[in-house]
Amino acid sequence: MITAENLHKRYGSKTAVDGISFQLQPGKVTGFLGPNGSGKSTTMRMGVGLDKPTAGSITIDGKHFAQHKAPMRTVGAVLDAGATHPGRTGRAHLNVLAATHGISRSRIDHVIELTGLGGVVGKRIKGYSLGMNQRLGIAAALLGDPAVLIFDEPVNGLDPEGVRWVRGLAREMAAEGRTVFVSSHLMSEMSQTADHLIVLGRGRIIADAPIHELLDSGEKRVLVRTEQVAELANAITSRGVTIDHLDAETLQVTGLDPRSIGRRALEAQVIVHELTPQLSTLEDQYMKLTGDHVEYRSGGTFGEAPQ
Ligand SMILES: Nc1ncnc2c1ncn2[C@@H]1O[C@H](COP(=O)(O)OP(=O)(O)OP(=O)(O)O)[C@@H](O)[C@H]1O
Repeated sequence: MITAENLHKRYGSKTAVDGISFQLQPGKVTGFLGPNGSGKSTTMRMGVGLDKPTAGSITIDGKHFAQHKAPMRTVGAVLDAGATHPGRTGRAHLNVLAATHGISRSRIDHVIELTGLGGVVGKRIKGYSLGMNQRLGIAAALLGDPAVLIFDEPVNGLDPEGVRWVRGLAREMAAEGRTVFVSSHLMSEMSQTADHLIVLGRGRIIADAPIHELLDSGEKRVLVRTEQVAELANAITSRGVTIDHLDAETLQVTGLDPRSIGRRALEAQVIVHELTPQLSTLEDQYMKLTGDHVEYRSGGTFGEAPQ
C-alpha cells in the first residue's frame, strides 16, 4: 500500500507537488494521470526515495522507502528506463541487481522469460531499442517479486505490441494482489488499464475516484433525430437545457433525460426517429477536469495513444 500525506515538493520557487494525499489499494491498478509537468514523476520519485519531500510524506506499507530492509523486495519501480550501464549485457545488469538482494538465478530466469527478453539478454544494453530497455527496466522492477509496483509512463515509445504487453502485465500484477501505480498523460491509455484514477493538475489532486465513477459523473447528453427540429427545440427549450444543432435533422441535448424529451415531443406532436443517450467518454472528463490545470498548452488537445 502506498500512502501520501500532505506531500509537497518545491524546486526553488517552483512548486512541483502541492500538498497531495492519497492511499492506493492493493489488487488494483491505480492510474496517475495528469498533463505534462503536473507532478507525477516527482511524486513517484519521492515514493522511492529519489527525491526528498519539502513537507509531508509518502510511505510504502507504512514505512519510507529507505526504511525497508530489502527495498527491491518491497517496491519495484520503473522510473527511468535509461538508468543502466550501456556496456553491460541485460543479464549482467539483472545479475548485479539480484546480487544486492540475494535473489536467485531461477528468479532472474523467470523475469527474463516474463518480460520476453530471452533473445536479447546476452547482448549489450547499448544496442537495445527503447522497447527492450523498457522491458529490461520492468524485469529489474520485478526481480524482488515486490508487492508494490510503480511504473512512470511505461508505454512511452513502445510499439502497439509492447503497449498491449505492459497493459496486460499491469492488470496481471494487480490480479495477483499487488498494488500497481502507473502514470500517464494519456487518458485513453489509462481507460484501458486502470481500475482507479488519481488525476493531478499543477501539483494538486483534482480527482481521486474509481474509473466508473468518473464516467458516471459526466454530463449526460442525448442525441435526437427528427425532421421537425425547430418544433422539437421549441418544445424542450427550458432553463438548464442546452440544444446543439448538429445537422438539419439532429440535435444534441444536454440537461434533459431521454424520457422527458420523448414526453415533450409527444405533447408537441413531433415525430422522433432516434433518441440516444450519449456516454461521456473518459477523454471528455479528463479534458474538463484538467482544463484549468495545464502548465504547457499547445494548440491541440491531449492526443490519443500512439497506436
Ligand atoms: N529537478 C527539478 N528541478 C526543477 N524543477 C523540476 C525538477 N523536476 C521537476 N521539476 C518541475 O516540476 C514540475 C513537475 O514535474 P514532473 O516531472 O513531476 O511532472 P510530470 O507530471 O511527471 O510531467 P511529465 O509527464 O512531463 O513527465 C514541472 O514544472 C517540472 O518542470
